[in-house]
Amino acid sequence: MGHSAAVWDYKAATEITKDCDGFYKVLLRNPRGSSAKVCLHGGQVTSWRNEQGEELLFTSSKAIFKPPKAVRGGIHICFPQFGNCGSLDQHGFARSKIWTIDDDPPPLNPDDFHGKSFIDLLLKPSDEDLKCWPHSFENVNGKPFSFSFSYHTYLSVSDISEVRIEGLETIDYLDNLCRKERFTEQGDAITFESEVDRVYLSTPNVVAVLDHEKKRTYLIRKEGVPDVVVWNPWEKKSKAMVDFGDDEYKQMLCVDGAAIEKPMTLKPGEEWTGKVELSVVPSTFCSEYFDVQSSGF
Ligand SMILES: O=P(O)(O)OC[C@H]1O[C@@H](O)[C@H](O)[C@@H](O)[C@@H]1O
Repeated sequence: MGHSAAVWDYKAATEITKDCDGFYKVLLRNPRGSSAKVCLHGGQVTSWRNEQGEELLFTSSKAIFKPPKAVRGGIHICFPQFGNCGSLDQHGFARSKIWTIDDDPPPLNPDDFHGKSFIDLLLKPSDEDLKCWPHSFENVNGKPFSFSFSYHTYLSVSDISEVRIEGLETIDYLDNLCRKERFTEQGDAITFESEVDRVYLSTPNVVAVLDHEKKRTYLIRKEGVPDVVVWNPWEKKSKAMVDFGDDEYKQMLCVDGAAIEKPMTLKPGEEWTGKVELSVVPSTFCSEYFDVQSSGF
């Protein structure tokens, strides 16, 4: 299974560092000043900074940097299971494994990657993984298998009460707080006043998260991942999480591109690609967000 991350407009300079938390990370820098970090533990994206050096992904101040647990924040790769719907640990095992750098990645489409810095990470199943989930990801000779997937993305926001999501109006969702019952979102943008844990189904391919106080808008463009998870634990659940500060729910919002409702099935030799592209623009541009060119990774 492969996973790649890219930063706009940078001529192929990446740097592998052992960070202060002891994890090997790949730093991707852009000459205009933006950067991203990807950690080999979990294939997790742990940082994304804009040209002003502001961190755009949330990481908890209480995060525990102790494998195999995923670090609370950044972007987790949830595979081959989302949540607890299956026999595996919550959100599957991909986020708790050590990924490797693919030194010989498949050729890229030059139009997609021209002038960008990128890294390709690989996860290969170990014998131990095959015992609890008996499918080789490369699936050359195996049997068909199904999986769900999510880019579990912790966005950093100024204040959750100042945030709204556009693009999910009138979409059906499964409410994880009501035994996955199906509801339909109303016509207004989504705002936050209490715990939210929902899977929006077959959504449009662009969703915007507007941070009113910061006057900035995250754009989430996705392909191959039909669903969108929206999660904020709010006060009570925050207090119950050991690796999360009591008030930190105010500074984060998870919005994940995901494939959950209809698990993906691959026959031997078939491939699946899921893609999420994150960018950030000043909110003054948000009315044009479907075709704005912005800085991102
Ligand atoms: O604590 P975890 O395993 O990282 O999961 C955090 C949350 O992740 C969200 O994606 C789920 O919808 C929530 O139900 C879950 O609580």
